[in-house]
Amino acid sequence: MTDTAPKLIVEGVSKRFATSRAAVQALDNVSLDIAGGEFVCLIGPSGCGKSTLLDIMAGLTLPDAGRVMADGKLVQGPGRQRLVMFQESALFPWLDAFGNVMFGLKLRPDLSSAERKKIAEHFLHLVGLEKFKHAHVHELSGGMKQRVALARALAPDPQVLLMDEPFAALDALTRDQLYDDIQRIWIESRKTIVFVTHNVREAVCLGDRVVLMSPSPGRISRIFDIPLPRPRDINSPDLAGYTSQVAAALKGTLRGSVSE
Ligand SMILES: Nc1ncnc2c1ncn2[C@@H]1O[C@H](COP(=O)(O)OP(=O)(O)OP(=O)(O)O)[C@@H](O)[C@H]1O
Repeated sequence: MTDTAPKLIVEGVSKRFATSRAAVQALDNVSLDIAGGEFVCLIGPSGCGKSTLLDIMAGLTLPDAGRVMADGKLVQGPGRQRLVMFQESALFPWLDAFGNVMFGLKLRPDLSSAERKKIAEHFLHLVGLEKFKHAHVHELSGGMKQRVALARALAPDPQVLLMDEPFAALDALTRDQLYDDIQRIWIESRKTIVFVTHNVREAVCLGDRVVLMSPSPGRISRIFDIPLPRPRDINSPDLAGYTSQVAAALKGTLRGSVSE
């Protein structure tokens, strides 16, 4: 299901944050190869460096040591090929749904205005919001806002989508629908997705691999392959075996961090 060449290579990445109160080794010598078209979930206890790693992959934060290569090129800053979607949708409240997706397409000056409009309509349709094209942000539910944010991130056609707990603030029913949608979109578009979550079942449902991180300092402690067929249903009993394995390992990282 995936291309063979790594799309993203994280090589020996370390990052330390120093504030007036304390210094934190957020990441310590983290290495990870992510193949083109792969869906990778990052999981781990709070503060283990998941968001920092995602930000470094995006080029929003630079590492102190090590490097990230995307398609063989050193990541030195944000780029159109690696877009981030956050927990809060960060939509522009003065624009409607369509306007927000069109805003994302500013990253594609190579397209004509008519082409951009067509693409924005296509992605609003893809996330099931064609009827809400002209709804303003305050008129949309939390789930709808995240759908608009997803359409906005997908519309410029990035090769890599970096998602930081995008569904964490949503109710369970809306989340279940979005698990189906993100899998359908991923199967159709073959994007490379890196997805940060706290939710073990979510990670097992979505990931080809689940990368478990441990804190203090932030490191990769274990990687799980999840070779289940797709699309996967979050409520399916097939997920249970992997979920309990990952959950047990996650508990182990918590015990480890407490005793250190
Ligand atoms: N800009 C910053 N300045 C200072 N410390 C930071 C900064 N960003 C992150 N940290 C610290 O680095 C560590 C890793 O943070 P990070 O947000 O990457 O963890 P996380 O695994 O994503 O956590 P969570 O699951 O709670 O979102 C934490 O101890 C955090 O306090």
